[in-house]
Amino acid sequence: MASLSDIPQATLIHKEDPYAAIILKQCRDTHCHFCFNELPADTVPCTSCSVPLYCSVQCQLQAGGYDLCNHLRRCEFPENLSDELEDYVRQVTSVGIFSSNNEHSAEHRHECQGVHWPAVLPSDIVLASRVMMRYTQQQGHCSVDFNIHGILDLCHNYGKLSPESKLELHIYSIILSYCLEHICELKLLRSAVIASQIVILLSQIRVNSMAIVRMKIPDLKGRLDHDITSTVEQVRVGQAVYAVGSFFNHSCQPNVHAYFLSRTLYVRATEFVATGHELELSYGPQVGQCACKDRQQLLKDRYLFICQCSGCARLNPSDLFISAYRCTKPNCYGVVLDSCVAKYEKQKLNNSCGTLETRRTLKQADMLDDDIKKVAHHLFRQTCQNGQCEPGRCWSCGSYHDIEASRATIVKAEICVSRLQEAIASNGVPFTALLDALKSIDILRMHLHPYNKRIAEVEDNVAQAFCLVGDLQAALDHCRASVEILEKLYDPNHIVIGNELIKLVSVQLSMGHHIAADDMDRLAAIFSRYYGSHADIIFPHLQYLKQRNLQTS
Ligand SMILES: C[S@@+](CC[C@H](N)C(=O)[O-])C[C@H]1O[C@@H](n2cnc3c(N)ncnc32)[C@H](O)[C@@H]1O
Repeated sequence: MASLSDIPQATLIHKEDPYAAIILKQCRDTHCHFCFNELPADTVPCTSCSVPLYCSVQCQLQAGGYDLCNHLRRCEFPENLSDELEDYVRQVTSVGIFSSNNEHSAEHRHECQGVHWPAVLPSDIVLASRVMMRYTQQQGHCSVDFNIHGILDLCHNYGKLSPESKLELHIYSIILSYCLEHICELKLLRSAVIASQIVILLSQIRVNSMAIVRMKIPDLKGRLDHDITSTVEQVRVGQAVYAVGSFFNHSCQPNVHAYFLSRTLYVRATEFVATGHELELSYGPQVGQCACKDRQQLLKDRYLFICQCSGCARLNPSDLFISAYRCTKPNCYGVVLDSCVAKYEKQKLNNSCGTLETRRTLKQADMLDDDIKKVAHHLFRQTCQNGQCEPGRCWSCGSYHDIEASRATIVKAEICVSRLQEAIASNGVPFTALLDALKSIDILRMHLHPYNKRIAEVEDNVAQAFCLVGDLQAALDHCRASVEILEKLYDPNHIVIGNELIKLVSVQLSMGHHIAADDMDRLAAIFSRYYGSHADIIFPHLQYLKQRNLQTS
C-alpha cells in the first residue's frame, strides 16, 4: 500500500466497513453484536432466536435474523412493527440492505434458528462462515463451487503453520463445511476440494483479520481530575476482515493510524507521507514500546513473519536506550547493552552500512541521529571492532559495567515496586510502601540508563500512588519524570505522549493550576493527528479537560 500523492499529516486516507465481523466472546453480554458499542440497559435481542443482543433496532435489522430476513425478502413487515420502525425498514431495504449485491449482508441470518455458532466455535471460524455466506448472498444462489480463497484474494501463511495448527484448521474446515451444508442448506459441490479451500480461507483470516478496539474511559463527572491518571485503556471487542484494510503492511514506526467508530475502520496519516512512500500501520508492537528483539519475537509468534520494517532494520536511539544500563563513568551518557540486545543492534548497523570500512567512507556519523552519536560514540570508530561495543562495555567511552551484579540489585529493588503496585490496585497505599518505592527508583537510576523504559514505568507507578495519598505536587513531579523519558523513546508527538500529557494536565487542574494554552494546544494537536475530528467523540474527556481549564482561568 503506497501513497499515490503527497499526503498531509492527519489526513483521513481510508474508511471501510468490514466484509465480515464478529463480537468477541467476552463481550457478548456487554456490547452490541452488530456495532460493538456498549449495550444500553434496554437491549434489543434478535427477533428470531433472541441470542444476539443489539443496542438498537437499527443494529438488529442490519444484522438480520432469520425471520426478519424472510419477512423483508417477501416485502412483508412483521405485525408488531411500529410505524417508526416500519419507516426505517423501508428506508434500509430501499438502500439495499437485504437485496442481493448488498453493501451490508444479513450476517446473523444463517446462524439464527437456535444454532448459536458464535458461542460455540472460535471467532475466526465463524468469520469464515460469514465471509462465505455473504458471498453466496451477493451471488444470489445457494451452491458453492468456486475458489473460496479467491473471495477476498488475500495473502495467507498456511505454509508457515506448525503441523498442529494445520491439523486444527483441517478439522475446523470439515466442521464448517458440514454446518454450512446441513444447517444453512448451502450446497458445497466437490466438498473435499471445498474443505481444503476453507483451510486456506481460514489461514487468510488468521493473517488478515483485525481486532476492533474501543477506548475504555470512565465517566469523569463527579470525579477528581487526578482520578484519571491511569484510565485510558484499549479493549478488544470484535474481530473483522476488511478487504482493503488488509493490504496495509506493519511497521514498528508506522506512518498511519487505524481506529474504529462503530464497526467502521478509519485510517489516518500521522505524518506527512510523500508520493510513492509505503503506508504502514502497526499490528501491535512499536518502537518505544519494547525492545527490537521483543517486537520481532511478538510478531513472529503472533503473525509468523520476521519484521522487516525500517524501525527494525535501522539503528534508532529508542532501541538503544529502552533496556540499556548506564555507564559507570560520571557524566557519560553512553549505553551499556546486554549480549542479546547488543547482538541485535550491531546486526542492524551491519545490515544498513556493511563493514566498518564502508561505514567510515559513508561518513556514517552524518547519517545518524545526534542522540545515537552521544550514546554510542564508538560505533564510528574502529575500536568498536576491537571489543568496545561488546556486552557490558559502554558504547560511548568503553568503560566496563558489571551487568550481572546490577541485575541482582535490581531484582531486589523490584520487590518493593511490586508491593507498591499491589497497594495501588487495592486503593490503599501505606506510606512505607511509597518510601520503599522511592528508594527503588534511586537504585534503578544508579544502574539503568537514564532513558531506560523501566524507570519511566516505575515513576508512573509512584505518580499514581502519590495521587492516591493526595500529594499532588509529588505526583506531578514523578509524572513529569516519566514523560521526559517517554519523549526520548517515542516521537514527542506520539499518541502515547498525548495520553501521558492528559495525566499531567489532569493532575495540574486538580491542583487548581491553569494549564498553559501551549500545553492544551499540544495535547489537542497530538489527538487530532491520530483521530482528526473524531478525537472528541472517542475521547470525551478531552473536552472535559478543556472546560475545566476554562473554569480554572
Ligand atoms: C495483512 S497482510 C499485509 C498485506 C500483505 N503484504 C499482502 O501483500 O497482501 C500481513 C502479511 O504481510 C507481510 N508483512 C506485513 N508487514 C510486514 C513486515 N513489517 N515485515 C515483513 N512482512 C510483513 C507478512 O507476510 C504478513 O503476514
